[in-house]
Amino acid sequence: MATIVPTLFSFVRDTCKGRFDVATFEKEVGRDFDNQEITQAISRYEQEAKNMRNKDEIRKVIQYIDLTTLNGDDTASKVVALAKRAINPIPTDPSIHCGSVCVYPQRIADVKKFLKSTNQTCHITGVAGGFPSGQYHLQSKVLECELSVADGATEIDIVISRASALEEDWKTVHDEVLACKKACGSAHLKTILATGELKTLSNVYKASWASILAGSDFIKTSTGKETVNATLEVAYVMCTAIKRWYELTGKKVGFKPAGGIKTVDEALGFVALVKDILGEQWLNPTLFRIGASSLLDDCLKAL
Ligand SMILES: O=C[C@H](O)COP(=O)(O)O
Repeated sequence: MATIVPTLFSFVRDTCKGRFDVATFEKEVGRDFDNQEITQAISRYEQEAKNMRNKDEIRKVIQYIDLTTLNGDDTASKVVALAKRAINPIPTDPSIHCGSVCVYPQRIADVKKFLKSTNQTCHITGVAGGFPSGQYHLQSKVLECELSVADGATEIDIVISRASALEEDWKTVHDEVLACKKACGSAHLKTILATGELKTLSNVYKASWASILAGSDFIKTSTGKETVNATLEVAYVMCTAIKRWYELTGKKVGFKPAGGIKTVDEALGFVALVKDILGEQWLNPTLFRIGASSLLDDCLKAL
């Protein structure tokens, strides 16, 4: 594990005041990861997932889910049906509900209208900020965040600029997230790293730090649209960054693996990892979500 050097404290303080120093960022958060250590940890999490498989854990998994539809043919009736499912995912147990319903910006108002007309509550996550590619002007990313919040989103999932990350322009990655954070106001910001496109674990770690330093409430692995989405390997690296941040500041940033998580066993692997690296205190929907469009089906089958 890397040692936290004392200057990291002043770097964090300065960055929180809006001064992002590129050289210090590279020096303080640049590090390599021991692949063998990660592989061994992953084997433990996969084994632990098998041990954890019981109805209580599956009910908890359902409550972590951001129940998602992100398709070109999403309509008002489709997202309303999804919201109904998120509010009452287990028909026989009205006490359980999903973390949120997650939709494209143009569908947020449909969900909000339904919740208002039926006097029900449910977090609405809107993907914004040029989701999923991030290849848009910053002005349109910011406007998309503002419009999504105005339409009723309580949580916003943005994507980082992978182009800037791959060009090692971490200041731009940081500054864009910061601008979106401001645009979100009181809505929670989840920042998607799109780890499958970042090429190295070192980049995943730096992208985690750039996003956390910019004020993200959560960091999220993937959009679900990359070729490689959530893996335990990138989750290990991202949770290591969250842990370091907590050790330095006492502030808790949430973690959201998303994309390609379809089975109870896969979901429990992430639960085991979070429990090991961040501890039980992270295992609740305010700090842990799973973004998934089909995981709920497998959970219900297993109950
Ligand atoms: O943020 C959530 C993801 O887009 C969902 O991905 P999925 O459809 O592979 O479950």
